Amino acid sequence: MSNQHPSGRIRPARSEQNRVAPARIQPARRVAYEVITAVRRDDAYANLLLPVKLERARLGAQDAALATELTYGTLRQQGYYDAVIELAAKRPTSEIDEAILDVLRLGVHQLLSMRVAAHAAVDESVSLAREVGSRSATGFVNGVLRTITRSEPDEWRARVMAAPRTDDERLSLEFSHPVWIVRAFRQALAAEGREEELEALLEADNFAPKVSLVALPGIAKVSEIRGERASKYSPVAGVSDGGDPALLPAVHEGRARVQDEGSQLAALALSRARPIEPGERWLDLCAGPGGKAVLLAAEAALGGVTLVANEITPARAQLVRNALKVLPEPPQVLVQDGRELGEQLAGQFDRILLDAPCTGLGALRRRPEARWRKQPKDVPDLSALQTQLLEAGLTALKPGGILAYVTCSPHLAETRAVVGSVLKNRTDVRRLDAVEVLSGVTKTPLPLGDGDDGHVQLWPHRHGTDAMFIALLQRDE
Ligand SMILES: C[S@@+](CC[C@H](N)C(=O)[O-])C[C@H]1O[C@@H](n2cnc3c(N)ncnc32)[C@H](O)[C@@H]1O
Repeated sequence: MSNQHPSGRIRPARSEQNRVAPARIQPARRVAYEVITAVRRDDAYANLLLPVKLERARLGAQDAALATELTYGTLRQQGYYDAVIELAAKRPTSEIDEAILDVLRLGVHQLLSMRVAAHAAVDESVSLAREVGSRSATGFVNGVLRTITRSEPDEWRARVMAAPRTDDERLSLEFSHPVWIVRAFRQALAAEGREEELEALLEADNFAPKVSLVALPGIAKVSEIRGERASKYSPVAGVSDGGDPALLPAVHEGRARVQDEGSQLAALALSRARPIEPGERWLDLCAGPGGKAVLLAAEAALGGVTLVANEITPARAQLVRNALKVLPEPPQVLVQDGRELGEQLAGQFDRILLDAPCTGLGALRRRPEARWRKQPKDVPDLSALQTQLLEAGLTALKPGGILAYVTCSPHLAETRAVVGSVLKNRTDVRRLDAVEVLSGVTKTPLPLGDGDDGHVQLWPHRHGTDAMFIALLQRDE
């Protein structure tokens, strides 16, 4: 029988007529999938790639918010979702094609953590699988996701938790953090007698932080950036009320910037550690991309201080220069290995910021994939580099000068251990009480743990900041 339609067009065969048209993939889901795949395949950074993709796809505000939630939520919860997928697929994720695993993770996020209708999540996932995988992959994705829809999110959680595990393994799955990071956080909290806060910390890491802004002293007023909520601690901060900060004139002009309150406090702990003497010389030893350098530079300009910024990576040094342009007299930017600057500039600086390269475990809220990318083997190399940079920084201090050692990681091997090991060999350096210094800086007292060494450890769950570590060290007169 001919398929010729009276209109002259070829009529589709019956089996084709009955086939359900593939679900159209919503642009927001496509963007999320592309970012998740690029993170896995190309080591892309979601926080850098997503805005580019959103711009290109010309998504409206609502779709952009959806794409962001899909991307960030899927990447953060990857560890937990993989455990669910393994149960539903009855095979380890290592045996699933990686492109299809991305499709499944994105689908599971919609089914277990968002209010997306099950049929929409499944159908669009199947369509995605059809695009990126083989014919059999569509059936597999359909089967696994439909299995997941048959139980409530709480039932899946109970099933995943049912296998006997150590406490850290349980927390690792429940809050989707690698076990070694759970362990590192436990140890850091225990060091200040607050181990019972571990779950709260892990939970805080799974939420996007509020957007904090800094009004650069002398060139912007806090009233220009104040959102609906006032900042709690930093005297130069404002909290965005959810709109695009770039629309604020002060931000547009570079006089105010997006900056975590913890980073602000780290810079202010140094600049406000004691009254500024005009003519002081300050150094930011590891300045890229320049967030703290520009706050220090603003403080320095008010106090008649000369600031020098240094950064080893030329491209990041350029970012520092760009950030500093907002100042009437931008500080000099060096491009050198900070480890060599100690001897070259020995005894020249009154204050030094060493915001050391680190694992960044304190900023997992902002970089959703970072927890899976960092490896425990990164830590010893970083500790060694941090130790060398700290030794160099102390050498560059004038007698009586102050150095702030800062990390955006609470890992003890990067914080207290580095400071402790360097101080063991330096009889001419003593710890200053950073807790007391910051109590004179913050608008309200910082609730801090019981560490008895005067160092400050900030936490997302307790302070709403990144987990910045701040130690102040002073060279003897
Ligand atoms: C934690 S980041 C600094 C962040 C910066 N203070 C800010 O607030 O924007 C550490 C920086 O140190 C740089 N760095 C790494 N090794 C270095 C070295 N040996 N000497 C100088 N800078 C180094 C990295 O390229 C990175 O830009």
